[in-house]
Amino acid sequence: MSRLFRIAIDGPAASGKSTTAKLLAKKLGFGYIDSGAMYRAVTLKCLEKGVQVTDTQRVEEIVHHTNIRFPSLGHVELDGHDVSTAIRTSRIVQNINPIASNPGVRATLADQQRSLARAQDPAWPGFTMASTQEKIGGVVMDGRDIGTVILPDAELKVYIVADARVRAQRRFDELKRKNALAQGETVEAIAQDLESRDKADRTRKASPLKKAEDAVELDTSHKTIDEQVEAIEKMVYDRL
Ligand SMILES: Nc1ncnc2c1ncn2[C@@H]1O[C@H](COP(=O)(O)OP(=O)(O)O)[C@@H](O)[C@H]1O
Ligand SMILES: Nc1ccn([C@H]2C[C@H](O)[C@@H](COP(=O)(O)OP(=O)(O)O)O2)c(=O)n1
Repeated sequence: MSRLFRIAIDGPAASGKSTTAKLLAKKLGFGYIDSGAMYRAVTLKCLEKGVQVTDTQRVEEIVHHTNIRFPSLGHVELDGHDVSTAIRTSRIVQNINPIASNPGVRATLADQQRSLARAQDPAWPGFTMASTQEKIGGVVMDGRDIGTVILPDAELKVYIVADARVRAQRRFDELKRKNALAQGETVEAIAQDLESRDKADRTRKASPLKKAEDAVELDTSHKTIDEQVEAIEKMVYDRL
């Protein structure tokens, strides 16, 4: 018999969601769906097409004719092109709020996210429980509204947080490592971006960022990446 186990990971910007989700999916043989990458990809498409991100109707039309895929762990395809690196720049996040607060965009991406979570991809073999020989398959999806709106009946919900300063430094180091820092961009500027984005994400009308009532909170400020992955892995086995 095969059981479906869906893990919803939410939390503020740069708290460690996607790093944790990706490694966890790899360990469990689950699929990984990066919902933030979908909002980033739509933002990239609008910027490339010269469409104002605030032009609600035009953006809604665009999202209807957009194909976003995750061909392999950590890779994102926008209309057949690899945009895994292009969506990670500061220019994208500086323009993303109007896209993320557009209810039409959210409704279309929500449908796509739910159908991705239902897919039975052979690349997601899952694992077999040693004690019962039961086969467990599933997905890890991260974002802002996964536990509250997209998968409200997920088998496990985790809300990841970390100190603001720690998050800003980690994001700065990441952009530097990827050679994606904008000219003169500082840790302070990144801290400001994270703060204003979190505020916008928490206060928007459509699917705001909030901890689901039944989510487990995990603070990664003083944890290593391995520790935070193991902490969630243990929650999965405990639930099973
Ligand atoms: N425990 C940790 N220790 C050090 N760096 C971390 C830790 N967790 C995440 N990071 C790093 O912090 C940055 C932001 O993490 P990320 O997973 O992208 O966050 P989110 O998906 O929540 O925005 C990444 O560069 C990641 O490698
Ligand atoms: N489920 C989601 C995922 C992301 N978003 C929006 C809100 C975020 O500010 C942006 C970018 O999300 P992403 O997780 O890629 O960004 P960070 O890595 O956390 O900085 O997209 C959303 O509104 N809903």
